[in-house]
Amino acid sequence: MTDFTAEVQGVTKRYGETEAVRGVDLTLAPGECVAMVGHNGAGKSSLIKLMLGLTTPSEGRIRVLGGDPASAACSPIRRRIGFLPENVAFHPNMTGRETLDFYARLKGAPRGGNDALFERVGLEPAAIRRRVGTYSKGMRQRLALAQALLGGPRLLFLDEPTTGLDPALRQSFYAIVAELRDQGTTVLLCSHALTELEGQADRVVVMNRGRKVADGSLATLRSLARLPVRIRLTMPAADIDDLVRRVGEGAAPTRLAGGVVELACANDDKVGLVRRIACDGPAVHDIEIVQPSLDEMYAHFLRREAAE
Ligand SMILES: Nc1ncnc2c1ncn2[C@@H]1O[C@H](COP(=O)(O)OP(=O)(O)OP(=O)(O)O)[C@@H](O)[C@H]1O
Repeated sequence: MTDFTAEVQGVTKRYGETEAVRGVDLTLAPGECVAMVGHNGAGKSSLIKLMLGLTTPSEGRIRVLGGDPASAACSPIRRRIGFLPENVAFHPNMTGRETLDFYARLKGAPRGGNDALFERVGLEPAAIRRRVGTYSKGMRQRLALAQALLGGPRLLFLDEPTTGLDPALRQSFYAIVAELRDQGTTVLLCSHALTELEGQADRVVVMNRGRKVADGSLATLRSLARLPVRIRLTMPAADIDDLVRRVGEGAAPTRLAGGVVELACANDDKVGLVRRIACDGPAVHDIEIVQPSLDEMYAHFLRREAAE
């Protein structure tokens, strides 16, 4: 019995000439929320399909919840996996309730829990009685999430779950993800909306042209990338020249709008630099430390991969 919810070992997936996934190793632990990021065609969906058992690896080995997800003997395992695909197509003439009942039958999940699922994803009783063809994008996505949660999955794949959702709905989506994770569900979530993943994911996996090029917590990736931290100072415009002279060109001072000057330094140097500015510098009204964003780290790992 393995400790991991999913284990991908040396997996390659070829479609004819195309290597969609190339030599990927990946583990997912119980109660972990992992974000998988990468450009269009990086291999994210292919990797999810392999872990769902919808396709089989050309090379390598996959274990999910202790078994081979593609083997016929593993259908009880597949029932404990939830999947929210990137493009959800429901039958427009079925109501929300009929749709969820249909998927519950397909999955062999008891339908008795459907009302609780509707409530959990925030679909009102009046909406459940309506035909799905009349749903807004947000309502369809809530229904899609309810479908993915049927049977209480231990492993949940969410492919671009928040695309097209308004900020409030995105937040409620991530609140549900956090709740599931706290209950021990493993969540793998793919997204291009990198900024919204910050604070949601325990780990980030970066994919590039089928390869895994980075894997770690945001803090780990930050220290690996060694990208500069930016320090933004709001101060009187008259004092900016003096500050720039004192900190030197090494801190790459940049003037921004509204009397803000931005400095850049290595993460290890930021406390010393702030101390110097605060102790013997001009009056600073406000100070903001901006860590490299996930977008910047993503771009960094792609550049590094291209250089290699
Ligand atoms: N069934 C298939 N037959 C042939 N090629 C495929 C198939 N599925 C995926 N591919 C190819 O494999 C590569 C990886 O595709 P994949 O859908 O896994 O990428 P992705 O990272 O999920 O992209 P996106 O962010 O656009 O969804 C692409 O070049 C794609 O064209």
